Amino acid sequence: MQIRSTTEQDLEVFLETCHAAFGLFVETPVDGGGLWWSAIEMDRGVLAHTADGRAVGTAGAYSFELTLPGGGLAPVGGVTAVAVLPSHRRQGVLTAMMRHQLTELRARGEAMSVLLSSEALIYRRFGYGPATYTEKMTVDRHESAFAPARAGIAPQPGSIEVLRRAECGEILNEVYDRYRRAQPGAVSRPAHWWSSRAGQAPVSAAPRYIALHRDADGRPDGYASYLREDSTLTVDEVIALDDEIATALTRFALDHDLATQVVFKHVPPDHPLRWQFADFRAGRLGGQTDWLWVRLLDIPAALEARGWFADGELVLDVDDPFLGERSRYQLSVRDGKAACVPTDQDPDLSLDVSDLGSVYLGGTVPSTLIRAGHIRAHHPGAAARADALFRTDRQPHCLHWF
Ligand SMILES: CC(=O)SCCNC(=O)CCNC(=O)[C@H](O)C(C)(C)COP(=O)(O)OP(=O)(O)OC[C@H]1O[C@@H](n2cnc3c(N)ncnc32)[C@H](O)[C@@H]1OP(=O)(O)O
Repeated sequence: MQIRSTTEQDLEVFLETCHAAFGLFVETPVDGGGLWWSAIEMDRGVLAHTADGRAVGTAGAYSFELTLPGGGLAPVGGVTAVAVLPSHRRQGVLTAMMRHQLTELRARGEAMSVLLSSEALIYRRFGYGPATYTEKMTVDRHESAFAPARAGIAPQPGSIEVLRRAECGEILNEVYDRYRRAQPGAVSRPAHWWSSRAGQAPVSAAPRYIALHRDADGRPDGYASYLREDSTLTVDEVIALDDEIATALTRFALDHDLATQVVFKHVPPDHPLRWQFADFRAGRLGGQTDWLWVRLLDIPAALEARGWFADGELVLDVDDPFLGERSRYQLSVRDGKAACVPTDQDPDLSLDVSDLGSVYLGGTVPSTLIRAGHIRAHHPGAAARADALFRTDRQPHCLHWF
């Protein structure tokens, strides 16, 4: 088996192999566009070949920026198009591609990589841990009356206009970009995403309407992309620069005539919507799932890059069995900034690199993984200290599908 990096010349064989491995038959994967992998970056791909030159496996990565707790931005590889032909599975092809890809990602100086996992059993062995979560909320319109906001804050004036995706030009790109810079766990959307897919459902090419929100001066500051099919209005994403704008767009969707129910496809776990309804049970949550998985490649750089919200110290003993590394670090936080240096002090916690990925963005508290028997706390106070240190000011959320 030969594993190699790809170039532009490999685009066709890469896409054909990837589609075949997923069982998705596409007559002309390159020219046909449409499908998401057509936007793949071929200077970041990996191909696996048999000895006779046949391509049997693919792995790609998009160049994203990930928003960290505290608002820092980190360049990350968004791993995608991971696939091995059904005829060649369970022979170590993916393992070899992951080793090649992680080495390449490190060589680019990226402190971490991220992915969405098609099946939850695949990636932990390679050092990835689930780090953000998302849910679907279904609301029956007849139950969706809002309670009066008890804090008594008057809504900001603004307006909403219905547009077709094609009428939006660069507006959505700009609004999304401002939103994602303030939302930990969100990733950037490169320009080619907007030209090929934005405002569409992940796989279907069905067009969406855009409810565009503007502030009192007419500046766009939020949007919802949606479509009604029969009695269901599906809202793919609500992108808003603050909670009031999100509420205005949510109310707009819930006011849509001829829909008996509204499905919000991506609701963060800490979303205030349920609290806004007069009937707390009006929003039915379902489809809870992990979304972004994080893999730390340079632990000190990653820990020093994010913002911190409590002073403190922890000694972390981190095991990275896939890359054959074991390191101990002292993490010291003062005034929102961390220093992370090698140490030989006794550890507070021993953990796998995938567990560190899970707690890194603040979407999973360390004590949950201690209680699950994954992270080992070496003394009784370690769990509370770790929870206090890794706590963030805002839950991470990602709704970008790649
Ligand atoms: C970010 C993304 O792109 S997510 C998309 C992932 N791709 C897909 O879902 C497409 C369909 N599936 C596939 O193409 C393949 O099954 C892959 C890529 C998931 C796995 O490729 P393989 O070459 O079979 O993996 P490989 O042989 O290296 O397996 C390594 C280990 O992971 C395990 N493993 C691999 N895939 C799975 C899985 N889906 N479920 C459970 N275990 C798995 C193997 O059993 C093996 O375990 P072992 O070391 O204890 O024997």
